[in-house]
Amino acid sequence: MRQGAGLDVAALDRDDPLRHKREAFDIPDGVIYLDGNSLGPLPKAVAPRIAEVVAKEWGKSLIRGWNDHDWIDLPARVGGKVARLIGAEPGTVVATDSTSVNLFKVLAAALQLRPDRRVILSDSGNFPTDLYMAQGLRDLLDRGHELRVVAPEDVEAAIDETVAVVMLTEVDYRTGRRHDMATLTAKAHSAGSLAIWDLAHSAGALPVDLQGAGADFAVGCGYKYLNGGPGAPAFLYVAPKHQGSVTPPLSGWMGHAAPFAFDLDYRPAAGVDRMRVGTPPVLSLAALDAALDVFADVDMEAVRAKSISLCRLFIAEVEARAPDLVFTGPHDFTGRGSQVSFSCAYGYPLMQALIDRGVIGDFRAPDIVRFGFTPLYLSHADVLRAAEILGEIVAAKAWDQEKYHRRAKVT
Ligand SMILES: Cc1ncc(COP(=O)(O)O)c(C=O)c1O
Ligand SMILES: Nc1c(O)cccc1C(=O)C[C@H](N)C(=O)O
Repeated sequence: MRQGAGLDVAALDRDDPLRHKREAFDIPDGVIYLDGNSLGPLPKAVAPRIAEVVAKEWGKSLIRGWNDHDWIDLPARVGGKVARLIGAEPGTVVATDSTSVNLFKVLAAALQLRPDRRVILSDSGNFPTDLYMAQGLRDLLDRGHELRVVAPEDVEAAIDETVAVVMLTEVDYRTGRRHDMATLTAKAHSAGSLAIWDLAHSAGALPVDLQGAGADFAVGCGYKYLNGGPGAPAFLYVAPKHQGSVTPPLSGWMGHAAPFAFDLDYRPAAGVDRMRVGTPPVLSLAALDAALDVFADVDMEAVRAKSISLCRLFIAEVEARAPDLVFTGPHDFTGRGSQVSFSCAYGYPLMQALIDRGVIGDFRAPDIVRFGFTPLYLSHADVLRAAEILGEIVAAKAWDQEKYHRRAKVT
């Protein structure tokens, strides 16, 4: 019996209701993949789907594919599959553009719904692109908006009647800290503000209930826990109550009420479709569509339970084996997402040494080693083995080699 943190790892894996899901993924032999929070691995269904769309749909149907294969409505169909995972009402999600661009769109739309207010409230744990997009929009609007960035724990107290929009990422990409979406959204509404949630590190990782929380807008990535592939289309949510009133800031023809009427004037489509902009990337959407099918029979509560079990095991094992690594973020799992980070002075070379031994996580400046836990393809045995390898590298100082210090362009 392999023991990890006093647990019977084999029994945990034997009783795991999600264990069969690993077969849905192509993960190279010898790899323990702990970076699905940055780029999900390849679902086996994706390559044949892409091959079919290329050869049969594009190859044979040519331009007729837009109708014959209903390519034109792929953003809504794929969005519908995402909706189930994030507790969104039917017809409220589209798969389109990138998360950065979608954030710009929903932020601009939200600010227009609060024309008398000037503050965009966010926190210092937000992913930089969200803050950058808000800065760009603020400067473009040139109407005296302020981006107010507070510490994550100060967000609730900072929501007041000056705030137009509370713009937050639910799970912090570095610490794994998770905001209480329902509480903060309710606070925003009681102050007359709107709430935008970035679900990049939530969608597919844990149960999300946008409808229950009353969120106004949400965005998120298709390439992380949803496994849609590098640069996969992102998603965008607009709550039903705003769908008739939002003005899309990027008024492209695919968000027009009648794109093929070729009117000279813009008229927004009904519903969330108005947040579309240009021609959908059919091949990328097909990949994301196939990847989402892996979730069709998955209970997100089971994903959450296993994620917590995997994270707990890893934290305990790393803390026991590598005292130089300092766990970051809250210990209480109600306030955590599905990734675990440690700060470590030699975090960068340590991560390269781990990757060399097949344990793939990532490094976030200045000193964070980060590991994502994706219950669909990871076992407790994988997690224990990853911690063992980490312990061996630390004990032998195997990270202290010139090759591991060389910085890559993309980390
Ligand atoms: C919270 C968050 N938002 C947005 C992004 C990225 O958005 P994009 O896909 O536009 O690069 C990331 C990661 O890259 C992220 O972690
Ligand atoms: N989007 C990425 C990319 O194009 C290259 C490398 C990493 C990424 C990421 O997604 C980073 C990620 N958002 C993070 O949490 O750090």
